[in-house]
Amino acid sequence: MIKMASNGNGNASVATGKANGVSAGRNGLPKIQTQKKQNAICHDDTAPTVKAQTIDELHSLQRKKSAPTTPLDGVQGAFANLTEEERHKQQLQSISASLASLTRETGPKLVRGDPARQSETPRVSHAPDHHFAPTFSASDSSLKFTHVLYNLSPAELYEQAIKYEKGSFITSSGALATLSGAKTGRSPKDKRVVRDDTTEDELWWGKGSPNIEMDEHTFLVNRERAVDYLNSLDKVFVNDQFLNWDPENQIKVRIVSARAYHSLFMHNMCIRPTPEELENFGTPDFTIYNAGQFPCNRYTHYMTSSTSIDLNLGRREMVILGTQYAGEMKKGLFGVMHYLMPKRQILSLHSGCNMGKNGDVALFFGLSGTGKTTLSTDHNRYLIGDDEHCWSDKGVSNIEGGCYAKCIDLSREKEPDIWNAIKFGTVLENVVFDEHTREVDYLDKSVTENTRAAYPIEYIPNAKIPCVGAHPKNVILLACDAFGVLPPVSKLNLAQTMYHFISGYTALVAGTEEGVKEPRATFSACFGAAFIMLHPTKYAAMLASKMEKHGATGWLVNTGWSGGSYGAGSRMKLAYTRKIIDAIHSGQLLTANYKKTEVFGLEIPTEVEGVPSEILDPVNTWSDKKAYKETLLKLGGLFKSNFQVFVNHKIGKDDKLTEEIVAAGPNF
Ligand SMILES: Nc1ncnc2c1ncn2[C@@H]1O[C@H](COP(=O)(O)OP(=O)(O)OP(=O)(O)O)[C@@H](O)[C@H]1O
Ligand SMILES: O=C([O-])CC(=O)C(=O)O
Ligand SMILES: [Ca+2]
Ligand SMILES: [Mn+2]
Repeated sequence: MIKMASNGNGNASVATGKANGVSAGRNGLPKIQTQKKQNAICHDDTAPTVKAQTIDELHSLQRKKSAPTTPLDGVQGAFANLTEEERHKQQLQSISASLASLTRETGPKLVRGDPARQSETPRVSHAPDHHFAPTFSASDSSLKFTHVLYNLSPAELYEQAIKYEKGSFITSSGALATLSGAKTGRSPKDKRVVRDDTTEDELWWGKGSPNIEMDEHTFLVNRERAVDYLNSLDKVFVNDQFLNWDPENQIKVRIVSARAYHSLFMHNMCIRPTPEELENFGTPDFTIYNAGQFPCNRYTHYMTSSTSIDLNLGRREMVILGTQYAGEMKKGLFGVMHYLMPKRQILSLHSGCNMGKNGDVALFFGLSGTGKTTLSTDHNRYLIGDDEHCWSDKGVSNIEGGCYAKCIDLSREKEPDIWNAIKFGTVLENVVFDEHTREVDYLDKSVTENTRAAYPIEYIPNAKIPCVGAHPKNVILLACDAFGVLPPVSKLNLAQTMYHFISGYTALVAGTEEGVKEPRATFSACFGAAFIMLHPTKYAAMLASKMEKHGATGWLVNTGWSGGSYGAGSRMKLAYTRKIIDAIHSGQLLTANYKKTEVFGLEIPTEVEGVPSEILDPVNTWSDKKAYKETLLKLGGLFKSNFQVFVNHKIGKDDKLTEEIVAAGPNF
C-alpha cells in the first residue's frame, strides 16, 4: 500500500486504502459512516486517484521528509535560527574538517546523500573557511566528490548493505546477516598506541602490557592512508553518537567508515542521539577512521602485518586498516574510556551489569565467552548493560547503547531474551543460514566459532533506560574453567576478590582443528588486559576502595567444566549457574554455611537452592580423585607464576592490603 502523504495541515490525505468511510467516533471506536447514496442503484467504491502525473512523481510521494522533533525556531543554543540547509552545511564542514588531508591544503568536497539518488550536479560544501581554495597544487583527488551518508537509519543502512556489500542478507527473523571478511575476531597484536611525552608517563608500557608503541609520525602516515582511502570512495558513512549514560561524563564520538555494516553496528552499539541532540552535536571528542577494507603498508615502521589498529590519545583519533571486524571499533573506544575515566576518578570495567526489582545492582566480570552477556540478561532483573561500564561516585553507568552477544549454539529455550532480540535492526555477524528460508543455523561454525549479534539495548524487554544504577552490592567474577577444578561458586573476601580480579583467569579449549584436547589457561589482568591503558593495579586499587566503601561482596563463579576437565567432564549447566546467580542476588548465599577448599582456600556453600549439593565441591564430581588433585595443583601453579609480575606492585596506599592480596592466592 502507498504511504499516506501529508496534506500540510496535519491530517493525512489517504491516497488509496481501506480507511475510506471509517473515522473515529466520540468514544474512540471506529464510526461507520453510511454512504450518501447519490443514485440508489449502484454503490460507488472508486478511490480517489493518486496525486501524481508520472511514475517518478508517484515514487517521490512514497518518501516523505522526516518531521523535525522540535520546531526549528524553538531550537536553543549555537544552532538557533539556522535553516535546515545551513545546519546541513555546518555538519558537512565539520565532517570535511574531520576528513581533511593533513598534507594537502583542503579537505574533500563533500555532499550529503546517496550518490545513487542524486542525478543533478551535487551542491558542494566548501572546505572550512580557514582552508584556502584549491590552487594549481590541487590533485585530482581534491576535484572529486565524496558523498556523506550521515547517521542513516537502520532501514536505510539495510538497503545500502544489501545493495552494495557482498554477504549481506535479511534473515528470517529480520536481522541483517553480514560477513566481516578475513578477520572474525579482534587482532590485539596489531594494536598500536602513540607514545608521546604525555602517554610515556601515563600509560602502562612493557612486559604484559597491551599497549605496543608507535610514534606520532607513523600514526600520521597511517591516518593519511585511511583518510585517502575513504576520500577515494564515492560515499562514506558517518555516525555521530555518544558513549556513557552518565550525562556528566558523556563522550561524543564520530565514526567514519566505508561500510553500511560498520555504520549499523555502531548505531546499535553506541548511544543513539535524538534528532535534537544531533542538531547540536558540534565537534566530536573522539573520531574513528575505519578504512578496514584497505591494508596498512607493511613497509611502514612498526607494522608487522597488513592489519593496524592505531590509537592516538593526543589527537583523539583512532585509525583502522586491514580488518573489517566491527568489534575493533567497540573495543577501541572502550580503551579510550579506560584512559579518560580514571583521570576523573571513575573506574571503567569490562563487566555486565543488572539491577533487581529492589534496586540491588550486580556486576559480572569475565573474559570473552565466560557469560557476562548471558547472565546479565536475566528475565527477572533489569539489564543495565552487558559488557562495558563505569563506576563513579554516583553509581554505575553503561558506556554503550547496545549489546554484543555470542551466538554459537544459541537457543530460544536457554536464552529467550537474546533470541528475541535478533530481529529487524540487529546485525548478525558471520552466521550461516538456509539459502531459501533464511533460517539461521546457530550450531554452524563454518565461518567462525565467534558468531555475534549486535542489537540496541532496548531490544531486551527489561532494559533499564537510562542505563544507570546504584552502587553495586555484588561483584561476580566469572571464570570458564575448562580444567574443571574451580567450584561452581565461592564467596570471596576483599583480598581474594582483588587477587582474582588482577589475575583475570579463564581457560579456553583450543580449537579442535589444531587437535589439542588440553585446556589452555588465560590470564588477563582486570578481566580485560587487552583494553586497559594504565597499570592493572591502578584499576584494582579503585575497585578495592569502591567495594569497601559501598560494602559490596565478591564472588567467584565457574561457568566452565564440572565432573572432570574438558574431554572427561562437561560444561556447567546454564540452569544451575542461573540458580547460583539467583541465590547471590537474593542474599540467600550470604547466610549459607561454608567450608574452605584446599589449595585455593575458597569458601564454598554447602547448599544452593535448585543446585545438586554434590556438585558444589568439584572433588565430588571427579571419579579419578588423584587426577583431580593433580589438576588442581597444576592450575594453582599457573596462577602463582602468573601473579609473579604483580607481587612487587603496591595496590593503593595501603601496604597491608597489598600483602593480603598476595597471600590470597593458592597456597600449597
Ligand atoms: N553455565 C554457563 N554459564 C554461562 N554461559 C554458559 C554456560 N554454559 C554455556 N554457556 C554459553 O557460554 C557463552 C557465554 O558467552 P557470553 O556472550 O555471555 O560471553 P561474554 O562474557 O559476554 O563475552 P564477550 O566479552 O566476548 O562478549 C554463551 O554462548 C552461553 O550460552
Ligand atoms: O570485543 C570483542 O570482539 C568481543 C568481546 O566483547 C570481547 O572480546 O570481550
Ligand atoms: Ca558479551
Ligand atoms: Mn567483551
